[in-house]
Amino acid sequence: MFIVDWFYNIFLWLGFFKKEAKIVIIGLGNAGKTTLLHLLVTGNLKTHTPTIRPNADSFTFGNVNFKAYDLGGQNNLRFLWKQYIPDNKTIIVFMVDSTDYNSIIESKSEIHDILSDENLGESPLLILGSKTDAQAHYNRENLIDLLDIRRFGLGLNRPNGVPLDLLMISSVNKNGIVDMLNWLDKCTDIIKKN
Ligand SMILES: Nc1nc2c(ncn2[C@@H]2O[C@H](COP(=O)(O)OP(=O)(O)OP(=O)(O)O)[C@@H](O)[C@H]2O)c(=O)[nH]1
Ligand SMILES: [Mg+2]
Repeated sequence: MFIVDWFYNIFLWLGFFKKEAKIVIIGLGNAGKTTLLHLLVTGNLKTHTPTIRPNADSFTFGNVNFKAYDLGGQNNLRFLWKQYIPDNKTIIVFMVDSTDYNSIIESKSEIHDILSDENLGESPLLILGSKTDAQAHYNRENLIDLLDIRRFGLGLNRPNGVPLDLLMISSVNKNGIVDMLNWLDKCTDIIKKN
């Protein structure tokens, strides 16, 4: 097995083939999910109408091909979230509008539901605090406290093997986007090993 892994990694490094990863972007309405996916796919910003039907798209970062699903965040569409997360090889990206207190508090309950769910709780979860370009936004530490997730322990290498983290991003000025992609890349390696 070691020798197989060794050859696999050498071929990856040489760029002969790419890693595959699936991510599902969820979160309340207006969090910035579609704006982010469109930016990752095209490199451009665009205004979007609220998502009703899920968007599927792909983008590449380094040697990872990401297949991404962007789901609507309005209340009556949230039942779809679970259907798009079939197994613990899917990375859940949960976006939270870091400028909107009420939406942060509502997100807290959705995030705790995911973490305590028998199946979803086994999937890697990256929470993104969005819109950091806006002058009035909660910073990472505030958001961790408001969402009450500090007690779960954050990081890629948690004792239970399931990555959980919170990163801050802005699609408008692109702050945090590369850190987010690096996190997803490392997470893909962890999923592969598990
Ligand atoms: N300031 C700022 N606004 C943003 C950013 N990203 C998105 N927005 C704005 O947030 C609003 C909602 O963006 P969407 O991407 O449509 O949000 P969504 O999460 O897909 O919403 P639903 O499809 O309804 O679930 C739009 O007015 C965007 O222009 C950002 O990084 N900074
Ligand atoms: Mg949308």
